[in-house]
Amino acid sequence: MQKILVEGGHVLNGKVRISGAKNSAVALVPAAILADSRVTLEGLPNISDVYTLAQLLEEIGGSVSWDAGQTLHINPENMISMPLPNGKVKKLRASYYFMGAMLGKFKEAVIGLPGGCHLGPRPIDQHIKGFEALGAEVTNEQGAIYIRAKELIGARIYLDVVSVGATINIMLAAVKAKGRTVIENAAKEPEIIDVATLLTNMGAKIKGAGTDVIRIDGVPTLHGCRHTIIPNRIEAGTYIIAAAAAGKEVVIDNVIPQHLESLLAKLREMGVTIKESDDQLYVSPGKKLKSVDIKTLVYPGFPTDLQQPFTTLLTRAYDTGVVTDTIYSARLKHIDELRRMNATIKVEGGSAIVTGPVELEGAKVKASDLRAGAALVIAGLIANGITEITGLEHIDRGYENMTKKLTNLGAKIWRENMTEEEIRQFQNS
Ligand SMILES: CC(=O)N[C@H]1[C@@H](OP(=O)(O)OP(=O)(O)OC[C@H]2O[C@@H](n3ccc(=O)[nH]c3=O)[C@H](O)[C@@H]2O)O[C@H](CO)[C@@H](O)[C@@H]1O
Ligand SMILES: C=C(OP(=O)(O)O)C(=O)O
Repeated sequence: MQKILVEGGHVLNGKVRISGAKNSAVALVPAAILADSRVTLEGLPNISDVYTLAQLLEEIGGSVSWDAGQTLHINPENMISMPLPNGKVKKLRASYYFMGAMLGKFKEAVIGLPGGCHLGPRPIDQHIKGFEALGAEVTNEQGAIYIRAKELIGARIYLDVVSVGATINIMLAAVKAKGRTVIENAAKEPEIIDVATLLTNMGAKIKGAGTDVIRIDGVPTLHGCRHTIIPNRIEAGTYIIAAAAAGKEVVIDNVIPQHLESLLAKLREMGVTIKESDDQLYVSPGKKLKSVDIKTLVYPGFPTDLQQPFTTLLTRAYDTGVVTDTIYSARLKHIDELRRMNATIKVEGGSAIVTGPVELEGAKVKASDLRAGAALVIAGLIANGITEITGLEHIDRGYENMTKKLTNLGAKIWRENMTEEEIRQFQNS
C-alpha cells in the first residue's frame, strides 16, 4: 500500500495534458460486448477502473489487448453469458454497465451490486425500471441482480430521476431490442453522447443523445469499429481548480471548454483569469480570490464530481462560500479531513459553509473516495509543510498519473510505500 506526500507552497506553472474521460471509458469498454467483431477504443485513461472492466471482459471470454497503454482492442467473438456475482464488480460503480450490455447481447445478465465511491445511497432502481420496461424480469438474489428476458421490445421509459448510469444502461439494453425505445428525462452529460457515438459507429440507430429525449431504433446486429474517447472534463476541472489554488500560469491541454462552462463561470466570478481556445484553457488566479456559493446539479449544471476539489479552493478565498450538493447530499467526507488541515468549514442543513482565507497546515489525511482524494491533494499543494494522503486506491480509480502530472507542473509530490504500522492504522481507521 502506498501514500502520497505533498510538500506545499510550490507554485504550479506550465502545461498539463488531460486523459480520456473515465465516465465514458467505463461505459465504452462494456459496450463492446454488444458488437460481433473487434472494437478498438483509442485514448483510454490509464486508471484502475478501466483495467478492472477489461479483466471482467476476459472473465466472460472476451480477448483484450493494449497498444501503447491507451488503445484497447476488444474481441467479443468468444464472449459467453456468464454470471459475475462478486469479485471485481464490487471494485467500481460502472460494473453496472455489464447489466445493460449483457442483457442487450445475451438477453440475460447476473451481476453483483456495483461498488464505487461511497457517497450516500446510490440506488439503481431507474436502471431496473428501464430493463423491466424492455421486457426483462429482474430479481435481487443474495446481493446479485438477475435479469432475464425472452425478448427485448422497445418501450417508452420516463426516468423519475435524471441518471447518467440509467440513461446509458438503458441505451445499451435497447440498441438491439425490437422496435423503438424512447428515454424521456434522460441525462445529458457529454459522456452519454460519447457512448451513443460509439454505438452508432457500431451500427446502432440513436437520436437525441445529449438532450433529454433519446430515441433508439433497435437493430439485429452490431459490428466492430474504432472510436476515440472524449477528454475527461472532471480531470480537467480538477487541474483547473488546482491551478486556481496554487498556480501562476497553467495551460490545460486536451479539453473541451464547453463541457466546463459552469465551473469556468464560477471561477471567473472568483477572480480567476481563464482564456479559452479550441482544446486548451489558460488559467491564472487573480491576486485575491473572492468566495462564491455553488450548488451541484445535473449537466450542464455544476458537476458533483468537482464539488469536493472546489471546497478546497474556497479555503483560499475571501469571505464565506456555501457548497450544496443536490446530487449526493452526503458527499461531505472530505470536510473532516480539510478541517484537520485547519480549514474553517461548518456543515449546516446539508451544506458546507467555508470561510476563508485560511492557511492550511500539512497533516496526515485519508481519501475516503475519489474526489475527496483530489480535494486533499489540492489542499496539500497549498498547505504549509507536508501532507500525507492515504486511500490511494480511490484516486487511482480516476486519475491517471496524478503525481507525475503535478510534478511536471512544478509541485513537490511523490508516492511512498506505507509502513506495516501505517497500514494497520489505516485499516483500523
Ligand atoms: C461511472 C459514472 O459515470 N459515475 C458518475 C455517474 O454516477 P451514477 O450514474 O451512479 O449517478 P446517477 O447520475 O445515476 O445519479 C444521480 C442521482 O440519481 C440518483 N439515482 C440514480 C440512479 C437510480 O436508479 N436511482 C436514483 O435515485 C442517485 O442516487 C443520484 O442522487 O453520475 C454521477 C452524477 O453525475 C457522477 O457523480 C459519477 O461520477
Ligand atoms: C463518483 C465518481 O465515480 P463512480 O461513480 O465511478 O463511483 C466520480 O468519478 O467522482
